[in-house]
Amino acid sequence: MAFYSRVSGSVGMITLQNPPVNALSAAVRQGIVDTMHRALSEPEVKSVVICGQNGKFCGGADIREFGATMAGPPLVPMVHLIEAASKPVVAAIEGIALGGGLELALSCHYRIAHSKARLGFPEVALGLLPGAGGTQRLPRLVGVPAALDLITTGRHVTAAEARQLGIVDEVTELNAVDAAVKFAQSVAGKSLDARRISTYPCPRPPDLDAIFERAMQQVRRSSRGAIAPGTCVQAVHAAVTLPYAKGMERERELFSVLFNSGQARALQYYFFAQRAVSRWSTANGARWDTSKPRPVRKAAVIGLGTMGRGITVSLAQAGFTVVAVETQEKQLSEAKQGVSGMLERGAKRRGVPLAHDKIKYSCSVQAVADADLVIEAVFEDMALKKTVFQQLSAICKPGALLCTNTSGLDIDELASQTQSPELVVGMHFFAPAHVMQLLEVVYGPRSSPEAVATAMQVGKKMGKVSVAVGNCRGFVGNRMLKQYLEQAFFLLEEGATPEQVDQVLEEFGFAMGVFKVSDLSGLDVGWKVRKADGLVSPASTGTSARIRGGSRYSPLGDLLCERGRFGQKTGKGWYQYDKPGGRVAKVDPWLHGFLEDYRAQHGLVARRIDHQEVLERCLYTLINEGFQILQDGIAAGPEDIDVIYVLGYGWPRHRGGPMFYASQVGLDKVVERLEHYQQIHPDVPGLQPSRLLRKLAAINNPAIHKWREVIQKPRSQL
Ligand SMILES: CCCCCCCCCCCCC/C=C/C(=O)SCCNC(=O)CCNC(=O)[C@H](O)C(C)(C)COP(=O)(O)OP(=O)(O)OC[C@H]1O[C@@H](n2cnc3c(N)ncnc32)[C@H](O)[C@@H]1OP(=O)(O)O
Repeated sequence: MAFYSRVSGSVGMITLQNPPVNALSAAVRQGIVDTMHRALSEPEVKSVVICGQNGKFCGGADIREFGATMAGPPLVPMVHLIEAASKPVVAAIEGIALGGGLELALSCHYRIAHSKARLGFPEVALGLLPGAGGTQRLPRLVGVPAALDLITTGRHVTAAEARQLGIVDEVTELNAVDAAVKFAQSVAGKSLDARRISTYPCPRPPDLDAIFERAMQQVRRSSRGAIAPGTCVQAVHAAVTLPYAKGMERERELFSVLFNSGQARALQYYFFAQRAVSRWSTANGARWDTSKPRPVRKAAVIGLGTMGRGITVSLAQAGFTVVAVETQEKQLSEAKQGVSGMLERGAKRRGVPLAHDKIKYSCSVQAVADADLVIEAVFEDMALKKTVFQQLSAICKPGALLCTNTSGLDIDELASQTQSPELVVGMHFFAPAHVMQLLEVVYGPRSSPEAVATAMQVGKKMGKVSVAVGNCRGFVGNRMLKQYLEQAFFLLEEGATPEQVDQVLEEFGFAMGVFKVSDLSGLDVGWKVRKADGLVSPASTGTSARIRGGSRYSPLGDLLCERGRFGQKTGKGWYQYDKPGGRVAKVDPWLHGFLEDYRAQHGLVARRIDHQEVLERCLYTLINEGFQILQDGIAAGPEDIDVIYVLGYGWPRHRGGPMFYASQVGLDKVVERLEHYQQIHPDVPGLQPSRLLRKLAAINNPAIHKWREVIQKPRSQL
């Protein structure tokens, strides 16, 4: 709602009241319309201030209403009512003015912002455009290039930048509402003719066509199939080429296309999914709201390779005191230099003070003795990690949380090396650890709720989106990835090429196809894991080389590694590069010959594989494993999996994540296609639809937010 009060006798004050962000729900819109009429009808009121309760102006349209039938007064007539008012209306912007909130502010005649406020049009991230006049008013106010930048990227600007751009009239360090009231008094009775943005002519720079062409190219490059950014450009184009009223019609038309699109639904689902993962629960009944994190002031990192350095930087930037340990002098000195460079670049980019003094380096593991939390980041080798955990258990102070940065090793096995297994959790960071937003917090059967809560909170302070997952080989992300990779290898055996598979996945929206990613991260990484799992047998010929444990296996990756083709770092992998470390993947005729020889050797006849088959086999097996993970209680809900895949594995955000995508395709269709492929490839267990997938498909494809009701909770182990 919005409530009305009178301040200093002559100022009508409208306060938006809809915690936590004063979103423009039907009740708030109704409140604004009613109170505006009241303010305009009271003769004593000479000017009006609109503000938000609890230091937040407005977070925009209420996204939760988008899924339901729209009720209440629409936004567009509401902003027209404000702009057309005969008394000056001043927006007092504290905290945030985002989306519809900024559109509301732009309909006011003046805007006063607090210096800490952030303003922006983030609709594009929800698959929409600023559809309450934002695409028509902003270019009239700040010019076309700046409007295109803000609307197509969705970036938030500070009050200072907003002042510079001309979005706000004044910035104050003091109370913005008080400042707005004073301002409102000072402009009472003044003409509003020059204050209604919709009446401004839209500036037409001479190189207009080139500006729009560049903007389109830019969004095509960065949007990877998302339709909203390009549609935003079209809407701004209408502001320049059409009179205001016609431009508004065009904005509405374009908004309607986006609003009804599957991409908008996916992006809005993802918005809430990313927030839902913080309300974590574990298979044995621990929960975010009943588990108290321990205070962590001092953290330690053991092992300063690439991951350890990224984690150290991230901890220091988050304000933790860090002890960084590398036992080899030479590596320690290299790591110091590496970390300093990363901190300097980070400080420059983000305009924050350097965090060098937060870090103490040491060659001795003893230095971690008084840390509240230790993150082990040594090589991915169980024996080595076990030794480190035995040492930590002896050295660390009682109650210290012991974490391992592993991408898939057994947390419980490591916990069993310590005297306090309840204090052991996994913290699976993604490379580069100081950049990537995702953190899998892995709990073992013995991890205490307090330990999980502490790791989740430390992750949050590091700026990560932390997702709590159970302990199993590969956790959530890498366990699902295994199926995806396996299908990609099988497709090569059957006649596809790496570039064909990659093209299909890139057209789907992945930034890079599976083989390009494999070349980037190094083929040797998976080879080591397969060796440790006893899958890489000595070279042999015949069918047996393609079977492990009774199931189909493709040794293609192993064979490339045996030839020293580790990907970009060696200049050759699934593609060729101009030199070791080269970045530009080129089709490699050698690899095509190698695949032909391989097929001939194993009696495989290449066939034409179409786009649909590549997509279905790679994605549906990955999704199927996701259902298995839900069934096993490793992830608490589909949102956890989707957030992991979008933030950690480059799943296109506008497709919501693999589980949301499955819900859109239709679970019955996913089952039907998996069964189809399973009949052809009965030796591939990953094609067997999981029980949970079948169950959900059989009850008529329920909406994704209903899945949790069907997922059987495993027996409590607490
Ligand atoms: C059929 C055809 C129809 C055609 C019709 C045409 C005409 C229609 C015209 C309509 C035009 C509408 C145009 C306007 C669109 C919009 O305004 S879309 C919304 C734009 N705003 C945003 O995208 C802001 C989103 N929010 C955030 O970025 C952040 O939440 C924040 C505001 C910066 C605060 O961040 P933080 O402090 O970190 O808190 P969070 O945890 O993120 O959020 C706290 C809770 O608040 C919920 N929430 C936030 N914003 C909204 C919102 N806008 N609506 C609803 N709920 C919101 C958030 O979900 C959190 O709650 P939980 O999920 O319960 O944790």
